[in-house]
Amino acid sequence: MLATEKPRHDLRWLVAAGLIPILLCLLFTLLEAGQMVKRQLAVTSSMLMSQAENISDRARVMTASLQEYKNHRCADIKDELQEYGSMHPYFRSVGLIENGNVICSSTFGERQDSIEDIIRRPLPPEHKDLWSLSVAGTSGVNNRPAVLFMHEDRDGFASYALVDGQYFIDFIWAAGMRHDYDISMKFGDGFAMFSGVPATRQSDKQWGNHTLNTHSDRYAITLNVTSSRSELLYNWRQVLLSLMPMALILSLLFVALTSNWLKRKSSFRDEIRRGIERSEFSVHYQPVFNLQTQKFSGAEALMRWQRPDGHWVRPDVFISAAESEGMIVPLTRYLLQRVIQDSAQWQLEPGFHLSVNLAAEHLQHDEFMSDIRAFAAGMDHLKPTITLELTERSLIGEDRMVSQRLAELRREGIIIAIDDFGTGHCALSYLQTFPLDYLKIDRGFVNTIESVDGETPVLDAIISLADKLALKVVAEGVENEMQLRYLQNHGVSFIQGYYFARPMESAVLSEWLQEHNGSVPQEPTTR
Ligand SMILES: Nc1nc2c(ncn2[C@@H]2O[C@@H]3COP(=O)(O)O[C@H]4[C@@H](O)[C@H](n5cnc6c(=O)[nH]c(N)nc65)O[C@@H]4COP(=O)(O)O[C@H]3[C@H]2O)c(=O)[nH]1
Repeated sequence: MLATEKPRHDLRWLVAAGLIPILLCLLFTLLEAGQMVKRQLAVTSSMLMSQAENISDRARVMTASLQEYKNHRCADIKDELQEYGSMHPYFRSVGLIENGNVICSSTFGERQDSIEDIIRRPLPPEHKDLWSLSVAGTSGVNNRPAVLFMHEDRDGFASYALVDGQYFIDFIWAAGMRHDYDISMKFGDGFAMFSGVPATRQSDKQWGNHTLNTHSDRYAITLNVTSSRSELLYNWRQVLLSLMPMALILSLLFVALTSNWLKRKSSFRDEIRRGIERSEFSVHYQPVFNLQTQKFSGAEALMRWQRPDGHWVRPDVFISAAESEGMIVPLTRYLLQRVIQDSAQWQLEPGFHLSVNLAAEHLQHDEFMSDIRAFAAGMDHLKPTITLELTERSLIGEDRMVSQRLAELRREGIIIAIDDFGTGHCALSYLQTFPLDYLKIDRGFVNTIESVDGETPVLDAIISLADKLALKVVAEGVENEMQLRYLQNHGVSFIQGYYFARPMESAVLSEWLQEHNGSVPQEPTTR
């Protein structure tokens, strides 16, 4: 049944249901795009680094070969040096150095220039035997970077190779162009060679930029690769295009499910309200047998709901719906009224225990006390002992107000029972804090009884706990004689279950009790 008016917060639920998959998709794809950019950066870095290491390997071999010319006169070796310099790729010049001065080079032959003059900067203060340094230019080619590779020995003799920086710039430029990366590479603490114009470089701190810094394991090479925001956005768009259709389908599905849920939710609320107005709810009563007096000394009131189409709604379904839809208090008030009406036809012994179930929310309600007192007043003509059955959940938090209310009602002769004991998830401390009289063992525990002489540790523990706390015990859901005997042997006095009686209509309760009290049935009833 459709709710006639759709509250505004229902619309919020629908909007949230529609947006959540889309927002999650946006977030997930953004994260995935970030990961893709990082993976691409790593691939590019590794490719560039191995290229740079490859050229460094060649320079190292070159400088090692030149070591054999130590103590040779330049005039004797300059042709060979020239051949080295021109026959091998990458090298701008190679040569030999003594005490910081170039004594022979492949380009100029014999000369006496200091190496610092050639690279136009001081040498690094500390260096190993084999080292390298990138420089902005050399005295011969001052507008193009170069990388100096040195192989020094302890006598002040060194061989060197100058690699033209254009090789490095070319391959970092090619890699950078493909992904719009900014790449810089430097050797030692030297000049950083860039893939583009330094002035146009993106700031590393900009949103969407990713930077990867790597160092070679074998050479003093530092590589810095920064991707731009546009790279991230490009990847994001690619992932979004593949995942967004699924997110849209999910979004529609969520909206449909939420709308369905809202319909059911609001229709349940309306239907319970209408059910109360149309008296669709009724009360059935399940007698409780007292093993000590061998009489049915009480009955539990259990709500029933029959829809106009004849369909019975299960109590656990409509009770929990009423609780979550804020309808449990009106529904319980209706039940209390119905019990008073039903009782007009009954004849009961004074003190007969009549128990009703109460929800946690009702205990907190402002009119709880007046509701119960009005019920007690309405039942006064039969002088029953009214029992309030509360679930463990009702007592969570050890609410002082609830405790005081229950204590007050007890003083007025009302009995408090804890229902479905052991099935809630709450601390046992409430057993001491709250004023209680009865403990009802859930039928789940009764079901664990396998033989009259067997052991059911949890059930036994519950019975002995109740005994220690001086609480009377009612066992629910007793269906056979074996369970009955077991409970009797363990000192349980009150038995409720199909073995004795199923919940019955009000019209038959009084007669049934008269018929059975005093002559307890030996066989289970078939009602
Ligand atoms: N298998 C089996 N079941 C047995 C046997 N003997 C009794 N029962 C069932 O066990 C349930 C006992 O009620 P409950 O533990 O208070 O559990 C109740 C109670 O928590 C709730 N409920 C019912 N009426 C009301 C009510 O008026 N107000 C509130 N707040 N809750 C109610 O719904 C639950 C289910 O009620 P029902 O379906 O009537 O189910 C009843 C009863 O029909 C047996 O031998 N075997």
